[in-house]
Amino acid sequence: MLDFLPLPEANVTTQHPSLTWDIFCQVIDNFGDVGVCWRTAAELVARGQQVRLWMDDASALQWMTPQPWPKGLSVHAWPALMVDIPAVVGDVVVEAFGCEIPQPFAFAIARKAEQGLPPVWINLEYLSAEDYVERCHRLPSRIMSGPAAGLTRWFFYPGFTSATGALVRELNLSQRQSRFAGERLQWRAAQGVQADECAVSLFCYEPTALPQFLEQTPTLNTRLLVTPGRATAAVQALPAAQSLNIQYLQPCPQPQFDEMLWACDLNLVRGEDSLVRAIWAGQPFVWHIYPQHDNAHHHKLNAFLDWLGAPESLVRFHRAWNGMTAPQTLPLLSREILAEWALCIRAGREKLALQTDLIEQLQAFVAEKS
Ligand SMILES: Cc1cn([C@H]2C[C@H](O)[C@@H](COP(=O)(O)OP(=O)(O)O[C@H]3O[C@@H](C)[C@H](O)[C@@H](O)[C@H]3O)O2)c(=O)[nH]c1=O
Repeated sequence: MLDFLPLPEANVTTQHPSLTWDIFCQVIDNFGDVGVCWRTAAELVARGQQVRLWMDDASALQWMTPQPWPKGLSVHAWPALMVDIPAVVGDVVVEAFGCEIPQPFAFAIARKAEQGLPPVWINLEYLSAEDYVERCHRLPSRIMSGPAAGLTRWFFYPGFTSATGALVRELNLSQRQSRFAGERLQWRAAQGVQADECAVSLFCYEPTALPQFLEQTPTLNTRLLVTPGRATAAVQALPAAQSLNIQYLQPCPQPQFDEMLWACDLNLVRGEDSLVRAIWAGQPFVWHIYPQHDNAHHHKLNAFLDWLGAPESLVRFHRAWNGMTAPQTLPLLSREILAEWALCIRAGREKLALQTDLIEQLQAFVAEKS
């Protein structure tokens, strides 16, 4: 079993006034939009802010969020009509991932601006390690048409360098990890992981190299923890799965999802939010990136691996896992390789932990633009 190293304590001391935030989230597919918006909203609330989360599909919150929801965070249906609009628009309006807020809300923003109180309007973008992120982070964009024409919206980019908005990191993350370090063995035993087994979590789409990966799992004495949905369907479609040590998991709230990543020796993650969580876990991981039609995700993946300074075996594994090279080129894993990956990933995590986290940067940005 690979050891688990909790993050050092975060050092955020700035006090910000309590503001009201309206965060808009439209679900494209999968769980990332919901997952990122919830984490952002919950951590703003943990830092004394009031948040209204406006969603066109909040169904995933049922299983993804811990209960009870924190005081100060409320979830609302997409405000398509004038009657849905709150009497007072928030001090900050956030459109997550370029989603467009509905017209009635844009009218309400315009009204507030006419009264001399325009909200700070932010477009919170997708995470990427590509160069454009540093160039575009904090850029203004003037709204050209519609009820809010003439107002300014600001681009805010999460990222991996100090010239970006960084990553969401909860103030209590290191504390939670330290507590979990003492419970880790119990957690593994409860999932049926034997002492000499290598625990691997699987949260993916349908990687073409999945059969090759399953074939090699006995060599590593693997216990595979498979998340529900697409990962489970992909594994169960393969006959080889029947003879392997596999645990099929139920959907769980985000804090328990994080614990799974802390407990495992290797995390196969996907999308955006679970990538960030795998980084904070500091355990070896492989990223199944969200696929785009024009293969733009290949460039995005390469940029991330460059930033990470990934060793050759980690690069080769990523390329095969993401269908950029033939599935047969998937490297054979060993405990030595995982130890090498852990060193690299922990060095990357250390760099990120020194940066001001995304929530603090957002709050400071709002203070600057108010
Ligand atoms: C399986 C599982 C997931 N989760 C959470 C963790 C994350 O917050 C969320 C999964 O989100 P992601 O890791 O981002 O992967 P995803 O593939 O679900 O979401 C994707 O959606 C696309 C629309 C975006 O463009 C992608 O960038 C990506 O965000 O689900 C749980 O909390 N419990 C669970 O049991």
